[in-house]
Amino acid sequence: MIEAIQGELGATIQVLQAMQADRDLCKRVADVVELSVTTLKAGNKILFAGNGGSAADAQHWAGELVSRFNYDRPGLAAIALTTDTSILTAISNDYGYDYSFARQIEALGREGDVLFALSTSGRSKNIVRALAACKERGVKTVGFTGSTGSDMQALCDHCLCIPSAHTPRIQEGHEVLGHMICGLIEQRIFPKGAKS
Ligand SMILES: O=C(CO)[C@@H](O)[C@H](O)[C@H](O)[C@H](O)COP(=O)(O)O
Ligand SMILES: [Zn+2]
Repeated sequence: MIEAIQGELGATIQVLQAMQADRDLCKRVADVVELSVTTLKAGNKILFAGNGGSAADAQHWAGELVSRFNYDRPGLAAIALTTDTSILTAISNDYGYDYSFARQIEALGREGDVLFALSTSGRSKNIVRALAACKERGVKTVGFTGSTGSDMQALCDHCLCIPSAHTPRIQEGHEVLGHMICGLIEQRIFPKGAKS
């Protein structure tokens, strides 16, 4: 059992080390931070979508921006499209689950906004439809996926691919990037110590 646990930790560390060594991935993370800062400073918002564990990430990261991350500062405009069960059940019941995020993009997405779309497989239909809806409305897109998510890469303005094909490992990589991105956005918009 102890060996199995150490093996699991080793697998997670391996993915994180591969991410650290990948300068292209780090550059893309920096680009996503720049895009997010520009978006929020212009008075636009960041939307988040994902299924299952990625839905949890979506609402987790929106919470970091709206509330606070490392320190107190004014709230930042972010909405998770995963949280309103009346909206989600109505869309799914009336139009089908594949439209659960696209319909919300249609209703809430404005030109200049950004969608952070999480899918470990890169193939979830409601995510793919949401990305298409963004394209139609001038909403920029950031995909979070894994090494098998190349379908998604073609649909996004920026795509952050975790170098693993195993869903839990990919989710762990996403979680590390999500925290990092939220922290860097906070730091860039409200430099610590500066008056807001
Ligand atoms: O958390 C996990 C697995 O770790 C699951 O809930 C997982 O997120 C769900 O199976 C999702 O439906 C997978 O969707 P996706 O990441 O491929 O878009
Ligand atoms: Zn999970």
